[in-house]
Amino acid sequence: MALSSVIHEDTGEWRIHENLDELRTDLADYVAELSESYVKERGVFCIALSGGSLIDLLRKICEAPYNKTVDWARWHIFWADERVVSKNHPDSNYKLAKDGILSKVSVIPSHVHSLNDAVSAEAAANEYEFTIRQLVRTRVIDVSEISDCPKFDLVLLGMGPQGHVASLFRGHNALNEKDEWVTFLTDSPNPPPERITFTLPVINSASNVAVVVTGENKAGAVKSVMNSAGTGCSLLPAQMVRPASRKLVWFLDSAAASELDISPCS
Ligand SMILES: O=C(O)[C@H](O)[C@@H](O)[C@H](O)[C@H](O)COP(=O)(O)O
Repeated sequence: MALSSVIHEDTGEWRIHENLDELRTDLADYVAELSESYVKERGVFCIALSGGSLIDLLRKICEAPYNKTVDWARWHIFWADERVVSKNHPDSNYKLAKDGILSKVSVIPSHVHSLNDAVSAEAAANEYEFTIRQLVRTRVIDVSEISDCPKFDLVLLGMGPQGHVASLFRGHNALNEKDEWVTFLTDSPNPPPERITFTLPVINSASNVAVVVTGENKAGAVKSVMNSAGTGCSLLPAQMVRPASRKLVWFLDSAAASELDISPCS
């Protein structure tokens, strides 16, 4: 049960949890419910993951009751961003998700859409976009009614202390990319330098977007996002996450929410 939940017209639903255990349960419930509803509606569930602490916070989904109730064979798994390193490198977001979650449940290996780690960042981004285009063509991935973008059922993001999401960093050109679905960086401000990432139009075309943020070092960025402080080029990447569906949920722990002015109402 979230300690406090607030719906904000512009910035989405904010769920603030007393501790990480409550956040983990709420996040697993949220993902399992979306999975059930999209499997019922479309026969598949297309979920895009990020790296970072998100994966550890999502691990409850591999435990009872979710491990038995989630229809894993219907999942198609993507990465909203990936580091261009080999798949067994400790920096790989694929490895993080595989070790933490995917190896513990019965997903179908051909439904796990990971980066080609044998080519350059540019080629890997192009190839990843091509894979997504094929799956949009066959309607495994839904398509947005208002843009030609893919409409993932759920994009799960983390947020860095400077407000970056996926591998979209403040002031970096990748943040302004409007034409590509997947772009690449060779100069990421955070290591490793080479990455691929969904662009903002793709993130904002998703049916559901959730951002999972914990820890006091993120409290300042969280406050800026909720207050919508900043305009134009001074916006944090996280402030630019505004899905057209308006289904945006923030999962916070009390430390990340410590600068917000929200009264608890459990
Ligand atoms: O590969 C990456 O770098 C991530 O996808 C990145 O966007 C991450 O989600 C944030 O940096 C938050 O990470 P933490 O939750 O670990 O702070």
